[in-house]
Order: sequence, then C-alpha cells, then structure tokens
Amino acid sequence: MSVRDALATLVARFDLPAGAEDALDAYLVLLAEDPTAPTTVTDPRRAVDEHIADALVALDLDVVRAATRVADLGAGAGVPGIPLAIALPTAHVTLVDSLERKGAFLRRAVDVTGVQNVDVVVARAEAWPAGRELHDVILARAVAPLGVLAEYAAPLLALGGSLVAWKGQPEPEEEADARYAAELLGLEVEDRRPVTPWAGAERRSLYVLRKVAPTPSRYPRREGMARKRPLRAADRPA
Ligand SMILES: C[S@@+](CC[C@H](N)C(=O)[O-])C[C@H]1O[C@@H](n2cnc3c(N)ncnc32)[C@H](O)[C@@H]1O
Repeated sequence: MSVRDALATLVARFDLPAGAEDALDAYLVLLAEDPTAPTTVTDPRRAVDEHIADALVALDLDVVRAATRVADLGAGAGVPGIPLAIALPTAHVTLVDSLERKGAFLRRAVDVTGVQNVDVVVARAEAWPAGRELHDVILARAVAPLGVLAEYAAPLLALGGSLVAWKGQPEPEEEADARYAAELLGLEVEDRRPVTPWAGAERRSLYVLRKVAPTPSRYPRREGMARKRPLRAADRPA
C-alpha cells in the first residue's frame, strides 16, 4: 500500500477532519527530509504505522476524543501530539520537551503541517508550573516508566483528567510502582487498553490513569527526582 493510501485508510478509520490527510503527509515529508528530525523512523511508509497510526489509536479512548486541553510530555519529534492535534482541531495541544533542539524541530513541524491548535514549550515536565492543573488529557509515549509519568502528569491534570501512556508490555514491578505512585498522587489506574495501531503490531497498550483527588502540593518533587528516585511499591510504609 502506498503512503497516501495508508493515510487515507487512517483518515477513514478514525474519521479525521478535512485537511488531515495533507497535514499528516506534510509531517511525514518533514520527518523524512529534515536531517535534524529526532527519530530513527523516517521512512514514510514505516512512519505511517509507527508514528501516525500509533498516535491516532488513542482516538479509540473516549477521554481522548473529548479532550479540550492536552499536553504531550517528552514530545520528541512530535508523537503522539502532532497527529492527535491534527485529528482534534478543537483541542489545544501543548508539546513539551526538555531539549531546545527538539523544541526547534517541533516548531518546524507545527509550521509545515499548518496546525493552529498547538504550542511548544521547552521545559522539563516536572518544572512547568504554568501547566499545573490545566489539562484534561496528558499524553506520553516512550518517556519514562509509568510511575515516573504519573508524577510528571498528576500535577498538570485538572481533577477528572487522565494520563494516557503508550506502553509495550510493562513488567509487573512497573505496574505495581505505578499503582503505588498513583495512590500518592491522587490518580487511579482506570484502564489498560490493548491496541493494534497497525496490522501485525504486537503487545501494545494504552494505560489510562485518572485524577480522582487533588495532587499534594509536594509533587512533583524537584527537577530530576521523579526519575532518580522513583516512587516504588517496595518503599510503601508497612
Ligand atoms: C525517547 S523520546 C520519545 C519521543 C516521542 N514521545 C516519541 O514517542 O517518539 C523521549 C523524549 O522525552 C524527552 N524528555 C525526557 N524526560 C523529560 C522530562 N522530564 N520533561 C520533558 N521532556 C522529557 C526527551 O528530551 C526526548 O525528546
């Protein structure tokens, strides 16, 4: 199947708005042609599956379809935030990455796709106070273990909002740590949805952690701590 045919299939599968196919195609061209693109998946046919379909599969979740204020933490080359911003033109999407060179690429991606509902923030997720409690959905793919993501996301979510995290097959320990972190942060692990973004994709799931209580103001801990000293189930007081 050609790249255009594969994109047209995704447009139909996810009922994407007018103009989405051209915008996604422009994004694929940028990934393929910009030598600074921060991804190893630059071949457009592979990128349709591994970037575009993998991002859009989150539209299977009602919380994502209904989102109005979204942030993609550790957006890198723009996945999943750019494809989802194209799919959800009435949502505002903030792409957050800690590195300026990623921010520069993300700004180019916003330009070439023509998306109007996106802004780019260069900051660490845990050092972005302006984002606190603003979001109904936080997205994260390939950024950190689930418990660490919970600490990044919880303060940024409004009550009732959800962290949606792309995961392969986490070890039971990662899941146990995430459940413990969630308890401390005011989150609840609500769903682990197996997904098949493209034919043949294996062992992929979306975790949904909903914010059910205010996050204590001591979170996030200071920059780098969530990663360096993650909240662990093994440290649960007896
Ligand atoms: C492996 S890349 C994944 C990029 C993209 N989400 C994807 O799936 O293709 C991880 C990205 O997260 C960023 N990152 C790591 N820790 C971060 C943090 N605490 N806050 C913001 N960005 C972070 C890195 O700079 C990098 O661009």
